[in-house]
Amino acid sequence: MKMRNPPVNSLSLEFLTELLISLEKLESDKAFHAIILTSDCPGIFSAGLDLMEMCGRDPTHYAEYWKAVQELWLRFYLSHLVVISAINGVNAAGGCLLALSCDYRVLADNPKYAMGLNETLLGIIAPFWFKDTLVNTVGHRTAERALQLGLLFPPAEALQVGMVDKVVPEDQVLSAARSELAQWLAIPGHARQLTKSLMRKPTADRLLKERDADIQNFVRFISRDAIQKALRVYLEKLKQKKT
Ligand SMILES: CC/C=C\C/C=C\C/C=C\CC/C=C/CC(=O)SCCNC(=O)CCNC(=O)[C@H](O)C(C)(C)COP(=O)(O)OP(=O)(O)OC[C@H]1O[C@@H](n2cnc3c(N)ncnc32)[C@H](O)[C@@H]1OP(=O)(O)O
Repeated sequence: MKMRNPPVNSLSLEFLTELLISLEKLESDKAFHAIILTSDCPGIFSAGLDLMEMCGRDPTHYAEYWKAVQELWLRFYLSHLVVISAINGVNAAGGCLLALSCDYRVLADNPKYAMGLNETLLGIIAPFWFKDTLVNTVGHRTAERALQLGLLFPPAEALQVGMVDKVVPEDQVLSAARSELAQWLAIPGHARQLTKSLMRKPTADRLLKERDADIQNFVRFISRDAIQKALRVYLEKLKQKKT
């Protein structure tokens, strides 16, 4: 699955919906057993959630958007397919969440390709299920520091803290993901799937039990004047970077 939403693969409502539909199609076709998730945007895996979906819109839109974000995470996190990410670019916040929801992560060895949950740098907060997904991957202490400081880890550090499983030269990221896949596909499918569910269901259930409350929290939080202002300032900084 090659993500293509130029220029930065931001996860707009439309793009989230496309990803969901693609995932559902693959999951319902018995011929498919695995996905390699990668990017078609040079140097960028994903810039995360689309800030334009969270800025200057109305509460109904925020609620619709957040429901789609939740849905994408739940579907990827619990997918019965083997999902491996071949991370071939910088990978921020919501994009990093997507990679953390995969079964295995290969990152291209380029110092520009940092990844992490950098929400605090924008003046926002990583929701509890983003946090849980990170804790499940790197452990509590590393996650606590990474989340508070909004750290984006370059490849060597991402590997060292366990945010990714392998770092390889850029031109080998897809072939390394394919080689890894062979090991996962050699395991009897039902045993692997049940084990995945055993490991992940408690985390997913936390959100499933509080889905509506989580949407309401998001809408309340994102609608605050101070948060809207912080997002506008951040977007402005991104634009000014060019001049
Ligand atoms: C008490 C609390 C209770 C409850 C709390 C409940 C909920 C919590 C609340 C909120 C949680 C919300 C969670 C959000 C998670 C996210 O994913 S936020 C997004 C974080 N992403 C980033 O910080 C990345 C930002 N982008 C960049 O750093 C760079 O763009 C990047 C390094 C990816 C690429 O750099 P470069 O190649 O130089 O490209 P440009 O920077 O020039 O960008 C090109 C154009 O794209 C626009 N853009 C970039 N990122 C985004 C984005 N995420 N969304 C929308 N648009 C983006 C950028 O502005 C440029 O636009 P232009 O061409 O100037 O029009």
